[in-house]
Amino acid sequence: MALLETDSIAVRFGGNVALDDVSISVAAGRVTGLIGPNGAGKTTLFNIVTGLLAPTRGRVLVDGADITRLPPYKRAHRGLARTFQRLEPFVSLSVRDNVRVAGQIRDTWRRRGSLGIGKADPRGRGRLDLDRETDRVLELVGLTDVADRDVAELPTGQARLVELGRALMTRPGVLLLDEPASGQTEQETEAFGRLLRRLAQEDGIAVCLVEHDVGLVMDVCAMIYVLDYGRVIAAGPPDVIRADPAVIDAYLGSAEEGAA
Ligand SMILES: Nc1ncnc2c1ncn2[C@@H]1O[C@H](COP(=O)(O)OP(=O)(O)OP(=O)(O)O)[C@@H](O)[C@H]1O
Repeated sequence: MALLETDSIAVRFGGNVALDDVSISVAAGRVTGLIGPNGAGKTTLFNIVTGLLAPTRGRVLVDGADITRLPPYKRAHRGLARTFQRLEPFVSLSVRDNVRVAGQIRDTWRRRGSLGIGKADPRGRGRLDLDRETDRVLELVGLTDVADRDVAELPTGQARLVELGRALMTRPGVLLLDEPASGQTEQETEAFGRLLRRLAQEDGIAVCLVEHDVGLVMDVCAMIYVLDYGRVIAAGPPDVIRADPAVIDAYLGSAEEGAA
């Protein structure tokens, strides 16, 4: 089931076309990849989906409902969560408090009765036990051992997991990850791949992954969209994408050389 869809999205910055007729579908319970060269429009599409930018044309649908005109916070209430390419944790707080505070925010939404996707939270009622939930998420993302350290002390790879933990505290139905593996060691990336699969398969989250680590993308994604100059040039499972001459030409040739 497609939890997130973009329907013919176009974005123009002045005379530049950043996105042109982009339709993607992100299903619950699997990881969908969005790849392409620098400047292809991946982050711009995330900005459209989360409401930081308005499209020139097209629609964004969550669970079938048109959210194109909703402000970002209302989209978050409907179960959209995102991590950013540039990290912005609360550096003066511990890892635990960084994660916990996102749960506090969600708790406020719940008290105001403004949560949208009940499905993302099967319990759906009562006060979230914040401490227990924080511990669960820290364990899930593998940060229990460093929970009391200041985020500022963490290497980038682990700091990215803090961001993921914060996103998970909102119990998202749709999780958008913008280059989450950059700065991770090879070992961290392997564990991260397993975590992504688990979030999709066990928690039913619709994960959308923007990532330049092609190995990770091919490994975890059930479906991949390739953007080039703002257009979808290919869509399909990893085997199809890997063998697509247009994709090799536009991206994979250089990306895999770069990784070698
Ligand atoms: N606010 C903006 N104003 C003008 N042009 C922009 C703006 N944001 C993005 N662009 C342009 O839109 C295009 C798409 O950029 P975008 O950052 O979405 O690409 P990307 O695929 O995420 O690239 P990367 O892999 O380097 O992160 C680029 O040509 C970029 O210069």
